[in-house]
Amino acid sequence: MQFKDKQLSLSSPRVMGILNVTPDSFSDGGQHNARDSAIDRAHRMAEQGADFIDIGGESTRPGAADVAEQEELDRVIPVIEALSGQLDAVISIDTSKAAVMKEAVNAGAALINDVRALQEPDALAMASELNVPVCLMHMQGQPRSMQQAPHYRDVVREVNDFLLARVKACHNAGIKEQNIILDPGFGFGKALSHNYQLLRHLPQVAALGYPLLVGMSRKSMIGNLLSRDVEKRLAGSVAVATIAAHLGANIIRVHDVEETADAVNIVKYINALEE
Ligand SMILES: Nc1nc2[nH]c(S[C@@H](C(=O)O)c3ccccc3)nc2c(=O)[nH]1
Repeated sequence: MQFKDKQLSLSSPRVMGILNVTPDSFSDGGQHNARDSAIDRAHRMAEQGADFIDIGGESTRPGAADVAEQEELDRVIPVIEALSGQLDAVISIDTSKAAVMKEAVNAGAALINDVRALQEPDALAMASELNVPVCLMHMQGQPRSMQQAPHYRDVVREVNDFLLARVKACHNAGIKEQNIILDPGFGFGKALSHNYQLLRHLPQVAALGYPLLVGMSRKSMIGNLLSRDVEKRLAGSVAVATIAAHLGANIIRVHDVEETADAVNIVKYINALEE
């Protein structure tokens, strides 16, 4: 797959490191050292084996309030500018806003990661104009309310139907087929059982014929099943990442890059044996 001037094969599973540049993701105060620590973290994740660094300025935590456009720009653009050309990894922008997509790609991002699947105003046209790969993710409802009462008759079918409808919208907006990545959206409007049905039947989502991105790292689907607080979810996160990679996920979005890269390297070795 082509990410600006970097060709990256998705035939074996890749690791995407999460770089939250939201104020609530910094323990220490102050904007300046927050930016420096984000830049250091990005370099460290690339060194640990991340092929992508996903930079997000909007916390999509359930119940989170929307972030103003200028606030999101102020958070992410300086970090992308500081990292562009300095990393061996592809920079991804985690945003739903057309203006943030534009500024981020102009600053050096080569992948758009949109948890709202380009449904916000002007997002489809902007993604088409920017001509970079875009990840379309399924979400039932909005972050503020999505976890109140998630309900599906057949979660895999309904997620697949949504993703295909978004692919069609992308096609109608002039977005190239080879620029599309899909994501079932673990934790976004799903109860525990829905998340694990989607993981178990991931081959059915892969069967849609597009590269798959999955994000389960440290999420409540792990915490609730194992009764683990967020700082004790490493083993569970590596377990679900391994299962997803083995079932065909192409990009695994995680906080713990080094540990996940080890697990993915074992999956890659086994897959190579089968050939
Ligand atoms: N494509 C793609 N982008 C993503 N951005 C995020 S935010 C996530 C987190 O824990 O990082 C999150 C989810 C739910 C609540 C809080 C935080 N999750 C994904 C994902 O699953 N797929």
